[in-house]
Amino acid sequence: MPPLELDGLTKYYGDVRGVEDLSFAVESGEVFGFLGPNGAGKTTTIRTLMGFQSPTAGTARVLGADVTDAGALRRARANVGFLPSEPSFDDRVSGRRILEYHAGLRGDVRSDELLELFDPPLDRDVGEYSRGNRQMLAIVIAFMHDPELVIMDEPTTGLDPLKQEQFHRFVRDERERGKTLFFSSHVLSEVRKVCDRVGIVRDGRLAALEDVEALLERSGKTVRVHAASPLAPEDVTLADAHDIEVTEAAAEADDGASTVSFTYTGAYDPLLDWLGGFDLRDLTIEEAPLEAVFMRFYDDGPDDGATVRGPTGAEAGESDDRERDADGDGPERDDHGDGSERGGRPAESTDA
Ligand SMILES: Nc1ncnc2c1ncn2[C@@H]1O[C@H](COP(=O)(O)OP(=O)(O)OP(=O)(O)O)[C@@H](O)[C@H]1O
Repeated sequence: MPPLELDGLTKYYGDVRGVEDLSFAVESGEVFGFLGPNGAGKTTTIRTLMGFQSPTAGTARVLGADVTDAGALRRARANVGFLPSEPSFDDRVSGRRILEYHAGLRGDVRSDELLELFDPPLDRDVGEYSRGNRQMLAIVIAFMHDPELVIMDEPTTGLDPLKQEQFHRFVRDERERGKTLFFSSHVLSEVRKVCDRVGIVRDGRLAALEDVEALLERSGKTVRVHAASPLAPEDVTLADAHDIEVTEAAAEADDGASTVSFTYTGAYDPLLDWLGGFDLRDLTIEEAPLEAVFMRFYDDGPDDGATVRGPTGAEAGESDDRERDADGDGPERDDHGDGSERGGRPAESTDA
């Protein structure tokens, strides 16, 4: 049984589509990256998997528990770690007390080890924490009971580059230990570093599901050539160059220099041969930005997106009970919820 299984998972907020018809499974011991641009549906998926909101249609199972079966999901949660998109805590309490609280809920078998990697100032009140310190505390909480499966919503948000690197190493180590990790990101380079497989969500739908290696092969590089001579788009004679753009024309420069950029999906040798024909002043070759990957491979035209009807007859303004609860008089939010910051979304709780 795969630790995570989505089958036609669909979530509408009234008439607004969060995600539609997502079907895929995350296998045991896999690091799975869930990629997508802003508003694609990553957080919606994760919140639905965690049981904070009910699907409008379709099903999902977390460690075998149907996400609509609150009792089964609660039992499964003993073996699931969760890192919300915007960890929020009771600001008047120290990090140490928050850890103790979570240790009481699900156990603590490795916080000492985790705190050597991610080290928020535990004796200070969380209200004084920087965004990065909050994130580190949330990471420790997600992993301290050594769960089999960890679900994370953009886990490196707020971490400085060194801590991000630390986190990536940690994820690789967890994979070696046989853990299953599912996390959302909009950073292709992060996914490339640590993931085995990637699902790309776009406008609420699964646009691709593939091995990271295969995705990278298809995504190509962004090449920017600053040459001493005038360059025009037709000078880029490479078969695998796309989206060619002259970003600084010779006419604009005093000295006849020019700059041309393009996405390149071919082999290096022809590129190097071609570059050899110019007097180069500067050259950058970098990973194509995620947006370019989307445009290149997954852009199937304008989407009518957020205004389509609900697939199972959900009417405008209708929302499920748990959302109404969480918005108002429902279960109390704990100190590791996900904020109300995001447009009045219901709070997430690690204990739902
Ligand atoms: N509580 C809500 N009420 C109404 N619409 C919502 C709600 N939450 C999300 N949406 C909508 O659902 C769609 C998917 O949003 P979601 O937050 O899941 O995307 P995301 O991929 O996580 O984006 P980001 O990278 O910006 O976090 C968007 O159109 C968003 O406006």
